[in-house]
Amino acid sequence: MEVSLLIPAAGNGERLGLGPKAFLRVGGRTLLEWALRAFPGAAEVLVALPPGAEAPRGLRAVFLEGGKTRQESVARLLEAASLPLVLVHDVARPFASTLLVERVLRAAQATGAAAPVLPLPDTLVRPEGEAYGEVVPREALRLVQTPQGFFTALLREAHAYAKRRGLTATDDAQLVRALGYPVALVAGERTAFKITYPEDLLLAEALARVWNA
Ligand SMILES: Nc1ccn([C@@H]2O[C@H](COP(=O)(O)OP(=O)(O)OP(=O)(O)O)[C@@H](O)[C@H]2O)c(=O)n1
Ligand SMILES: C[C@](O)(CO)[C@H](O)COP(=O)(O)O
Repeated sequence: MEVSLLIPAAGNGERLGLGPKAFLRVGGRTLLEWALRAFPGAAEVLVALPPGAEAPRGLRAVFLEGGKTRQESVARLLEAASLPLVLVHDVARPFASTLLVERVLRAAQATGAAAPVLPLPDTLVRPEGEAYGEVVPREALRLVQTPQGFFTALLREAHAYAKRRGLTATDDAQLVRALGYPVALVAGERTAFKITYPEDLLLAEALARVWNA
């Protein structure tokens, strides 16, 4: 795969409360090791770690110091990328499948920018103070996942544009869209969920048993 894989892994995992997620072990592997398993063919792997973190040994990756935000961490990784296509994937999503990666990659190669999304399974409401408020139609909404794929030059331009304008974003697709470039949507997968809260670890341990089997 002639693609640079960028793994922002420099977060502190504050909502989880167990330190940086890259080093957290689930089913005998770190989340970083799990995240890398979905991209066996990536020609280049760049990982942003929290400042001062020791780079793990034995992994085929180049480690950089991340920034204060995910956006900054990705911007640093992008500077170091040397291939024309990049995949950006959260270390916090250890169970993306190779099928999902291939879907995103194909769409990114064809269009320049692609992101996986899922429909919402629950009712959505805008609370009125402490009370149940207006229901937001969920049919029109999607949950956004990673990996997201881009032409490297396009994502660099989007990050530079955001920096000039002072835009902040929680993912890369929205920066590309802010630049005025369309981002293709592909089907995400529920198992590529983001480990964010302590309860998510229970599901992660269960999935690790299946993935390890
Ligand atoms: N300064 C930062 C902040 C986040 N990330 C990465 O962005 C992804 C999504 O972030 P999140 O799930 O929010 O992880 P944390 O920032 O670690 O969690 P929290 O927000 O609870 O602190 C993670 O892979 C995280 O490591 C990063 O590279 N650099
Ligand atoms: C990139 C992301 O995982 C897409 O859903 C998400 O935006 C990361 O958000 P976080 O608040 O940094 O966890």
